[in-house]
Amino acid sequence: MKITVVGAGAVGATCADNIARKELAEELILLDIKEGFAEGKAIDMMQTAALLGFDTKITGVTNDYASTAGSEVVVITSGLPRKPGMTREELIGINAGIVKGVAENILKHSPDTIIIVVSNPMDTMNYLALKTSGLPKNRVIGMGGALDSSRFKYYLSQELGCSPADLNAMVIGGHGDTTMIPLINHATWNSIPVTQFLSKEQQEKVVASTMVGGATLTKLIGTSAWYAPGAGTAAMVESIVRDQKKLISSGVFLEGEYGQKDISLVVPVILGKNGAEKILDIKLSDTEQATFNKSADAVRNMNDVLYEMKLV
Ligand SMILES: NC(=O)C1=CN([C@@H]2O[C@H](COP(=O)(O)OP(=O)(O)OC[C@H]3O[C@@H](n4cnc5c(N)ncnc54)[C@H](O)[C@@H]3O)[C@@H](O)[C@H]2O)C=CC1
Ligand SMILES: O=C([O-])CC(=O)C(=O)O
Repeated sequence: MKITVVGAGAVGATCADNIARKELAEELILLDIKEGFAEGKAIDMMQTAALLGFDTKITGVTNDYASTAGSEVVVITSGLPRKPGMTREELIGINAGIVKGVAENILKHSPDTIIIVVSNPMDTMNYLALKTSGLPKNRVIGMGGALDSSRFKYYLSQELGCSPADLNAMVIGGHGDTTMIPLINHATWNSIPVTQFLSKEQQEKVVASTMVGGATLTKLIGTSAWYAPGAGTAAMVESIVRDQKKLISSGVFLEGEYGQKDISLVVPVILGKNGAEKILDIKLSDTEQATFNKSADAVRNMNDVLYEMKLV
């Protein structure tokens, strides 16, 4: 198994670190545009191999796409992160050109790969990668739901005083401060609805905290988060390369599911060796569906910018 991570920054390096520790690949290429940066990070990680006991061989390269040839999975994290006070959407001007160029280069050397898009604004960047690559829709998947659902479980666990591992909870919609939809009415604590334990006020607090989870960390750290994003991406990679068939909310191209077409949004997806193998079109309440439609409108407005920029 060969995996490439593009972007050796905070998220890319953390993702690579998780992939190596879990030994999800024999060969892992870390690629960055900054001279020597990926090489340095790769050597630093390889110098943990003796301590951590993994056999994954990590190689860092500067913009050398030939060395990514034959990658079965490629994670795209290249692009600017936001600063405090910014939205993810404000990154489109710079990141769209980066993601398009990276997707084109990757495809030249790994024409049958599975791409996981992390760069923001993720829903629109995933749409762009799909349109640019021409890969079938099961092979271009956005990372957002894995992270947002884990954050949702964190905030629920804080309110319930329980282990996050005992919770089942999912976020769908867009990966934006106002577009994500934590499905509080579907969340359970060891199969018991969490709504039985939390007041309306507590539920609203958890949902609101989850939605601005990324912005909260950006304000605290000065740039956006990387531990949970890196772990969320690696969890998706693991389900694919080990064919685990895990149900992970992920960004996928919709063709009628949830009443939406020609758009990438986060919905429950089974991830296995063929990538996004099945979209679960679960029944939403009228309110949830209306919120989903509003998120779709907002993401579609961002996708229109790609057309204005003549990138699709
Ligand atoms: N979808 C999600 O849930 C999340 C998305 N993100 C997004 O991921 C992206 C990366 O975030 P960080 O790692 O924190 O940023 P970072 O600045 O630490 O790393 C980005 C890296 O991309 C590299 N890069 C830029 N242009 C490139 C190109 N053309 N080819 C190869 N490498 C290139 C830079 O040199 C840099 O090392 C941002 O857009 C951020 O908003 C971050 C966290 C979660
Ligand atoms: O907040 C950001 O800009 C980065 C991100 O997508 C997240 O951590 O959810």
